[in-house]
Amino acid sequence: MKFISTRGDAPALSFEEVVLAGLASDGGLYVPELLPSFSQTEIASWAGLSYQDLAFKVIQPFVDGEISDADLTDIIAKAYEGFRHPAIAPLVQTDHNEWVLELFQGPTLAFKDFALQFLGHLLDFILAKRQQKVAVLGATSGDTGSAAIEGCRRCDNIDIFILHPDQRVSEVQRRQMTTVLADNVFNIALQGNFDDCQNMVKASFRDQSFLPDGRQLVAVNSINWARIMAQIVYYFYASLALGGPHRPVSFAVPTGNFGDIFAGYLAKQMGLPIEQLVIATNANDILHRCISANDHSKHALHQSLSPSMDIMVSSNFERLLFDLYGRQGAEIQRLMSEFESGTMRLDEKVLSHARSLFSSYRLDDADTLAIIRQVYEESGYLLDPHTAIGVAAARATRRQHDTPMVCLATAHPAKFPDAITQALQSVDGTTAVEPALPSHMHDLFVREERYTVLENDIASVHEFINQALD
Ligand SMILES: Cc1ncc(COP(=O)(O)O)c(C=O)c1O
Ligand SMILES: N[C@@H](CCOP(=O)(O)O)C(=O)O
Repeated sequence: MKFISTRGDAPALSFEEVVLAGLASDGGLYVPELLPSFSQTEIASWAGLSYQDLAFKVIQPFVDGEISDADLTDIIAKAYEGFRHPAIAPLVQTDHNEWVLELFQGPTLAFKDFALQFLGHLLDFILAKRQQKVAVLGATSGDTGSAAIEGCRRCDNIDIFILHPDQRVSEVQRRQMTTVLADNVFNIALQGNFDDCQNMVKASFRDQSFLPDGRQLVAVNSINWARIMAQIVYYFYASLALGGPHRPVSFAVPTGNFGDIFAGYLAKQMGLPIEQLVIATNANDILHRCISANDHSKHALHQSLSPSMDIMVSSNFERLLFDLYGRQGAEIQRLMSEFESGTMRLDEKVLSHARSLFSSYRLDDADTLAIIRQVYEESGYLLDPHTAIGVAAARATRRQHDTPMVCLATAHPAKFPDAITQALQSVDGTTAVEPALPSHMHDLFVREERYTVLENDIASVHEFINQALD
């Protein structure tokens, strides 16, 4: 199995190399040269497998023997042993043929744990074998940061640096990152927004000369192929639990960097019958505008009640465009340089192909609060603001009501108490329900915090990293 860059000008890499690479040297993202695919009979034979056993089936073809089956089994077992629910990704029914897939049962209460627990153990294994030390660098709008820190904090061969946009993540999200006081964990609050953090991470991957000798950067964002790969698994898991592959299933996915829904698209390409894939966005709606009106232009980033999706430049959209443009790296280079000036237009044929693959919908904050309240009143189920956007998008765009619709629950509501309070406040100002943090986080608000606020300037960030690694 080889991995190639979406921009066509970087060397092809093996599995272990791609896990350590992050961004390709030509600025593109790595994808498998050939996607593994499974027959319906093979997928059907996986019904009833545990999440871990299913993960092995889906992931093993990408690894392609570079890591032994026994070691891969061990990495997967360690990745999911800290989840609070034995099903790992339980399904909860919220309406007729409508389900929520709870992806927040991991240690940091967001879907990021699925890939980042796996990636942490995978890196630990690869780096120990190579006797190599790396610097992990990541950008977060709130959830990737804590999940990555949790995945890497115990790795002897990793120092981890996480940039979050100062004052733009929830207090729970910030404290989940900044109260980890391990010597190898460094939190930077950047005076900018998430796009600034992500731009800085990508620029740092392109030129790593600021690092001390012998160190290289490794990515924990979804530019790292291993992130996407691990997220494909739960599409298979949910489908099998609801009668797939004998019947199709649809998915609604709250979307920011396009990694999660891209994993769903890949599951479909790999043979899983998926009827509808719904892109659900908040007011930062570039992906919805692109699919519905061929308007892929950058607007100012809006600060919403679903902060983790406050993203304008969606990294993984490039991976989709690579497929839609017939895997021509030169076309992607052209489009991406067009987009650098603020906007890009898709060819009509490409657009209609994209529309056949994805539905899309946009929700503002007022409607996000309304759907949280509505679902709570209907079923007693409490949605976090990101998941709520997925549920509303599912209901608004659904075509076949006899096909199960699975809404990906990407975060636990306790991460966003302010939004929940606003949604469930009654006319007399009291709140019906306040979501509690799980017991392992009961003292989060009294733990000591450590982080450094830096201005939005790459030289300052590089100096900080360099000194920390000295
Ligand atoms: C809670 C939550 N929901 C949804 C998303 C969107 O996921 P993606 O960036 O993979 O599209 C994110 C982060 O991006 C998130 O943290
Ligand atoms: N929502 C994310 C943003 C980063 O996305 P990623 O999937 O590329 O890591 C976050 O919570 O940090």
